[in-house]
Amino acid sequence: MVHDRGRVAGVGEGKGTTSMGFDLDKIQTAVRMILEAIGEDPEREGLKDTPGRVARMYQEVFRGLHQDPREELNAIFNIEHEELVLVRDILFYSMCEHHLVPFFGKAHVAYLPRGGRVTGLSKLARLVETVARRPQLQERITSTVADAIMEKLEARGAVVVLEAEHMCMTMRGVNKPGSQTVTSAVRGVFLEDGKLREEVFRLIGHR
Ligand SMILES: Nc1nc2c(ncn2[C@@H]2O[C@H](COP(=O)(O)OP(=O)(O)OP(=O)(O)O)[C@@H](O)[C@H]2O)c(=O)[nH]1
Ligand SMILES: [Zn+2]
Repeated sequence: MVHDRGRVAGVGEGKGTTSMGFDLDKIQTAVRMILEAIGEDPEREGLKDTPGRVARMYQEVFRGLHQDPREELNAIFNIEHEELVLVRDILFYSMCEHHLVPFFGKAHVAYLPRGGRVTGLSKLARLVETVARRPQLQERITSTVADAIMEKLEARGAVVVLEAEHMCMTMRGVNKPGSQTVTSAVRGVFLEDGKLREEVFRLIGHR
C-alpha cells in the first residue's frame, strides 16, 4: 500500500480517503487503470508506487478545491491608505481543466482600497494560489481573484492580469512552445477611469 506514509496532512490512518473530499484510493485505482490502458505494467519496479505518488500529487495540486479562496483575505487592517496597492510577479501553477496538464506563469494583482481597508500583501499571493490549485481555466482564475478582492475588501477597484504558458498548447496538440496567454479582469473604478487603468497597466508592465 502506498497511502500509509502519513506525508500528507489530512490522510486518514490506514485509509485512502481524507476528510477533505479526496478519495486517494479511487485516484490510485484510476491511475493503475490508465497505466494498464496504455499498455504498461503497473507492477513493474518503476511504476508500482506511481498510483500512490500521483494520488498524493493530486491532493497537493488540487488542494484549493476544498477551500473558499475569499477566506484568504480574512486579515483586514485599517490604515491611512486609499491609493493603489499592486503585487506583481506572483508565480502560480495550475492544471488546465480540459487536459489535466499544467499551465503556469505570473499573476499581477492590484486594487484600490476603500476607507483604508487593506489586506496583508502575502494574502493576495495566497488568494491566487488557492484559486489556481484546482482544475481551472486561466480566465476563471483571473476573474475569481478580482471578484474576491472586490467582495471581501469592498475595494474601490481591482485589476488582475495573468500571463501563462499552457502545456496543453506546448507539449501536444497545436505544439506552440513559448506562446503566452494574457488575461485580465478589470473591476470598479478602473472600468470608468481610463487614466487610472492606464497607470496600473503601465506599472504591471510586460517584461
Ligand atoms: N479559454 C481557455 N481555453 C483553454 C485553457 N486551457 C486550455 N484551453 C483550451 O481548451 C481547448 C479544448 O479544445 P478541444 O477541441 O475540446 O480539445 P483538443 O482536441 O484537445 O484541442 P487542441 O488543444 O486544439 O488539440 C483547447 O483549445 C485548449 O487550448 C484556458 O485556461 N482557457
Ligand atoms: Zn489544456
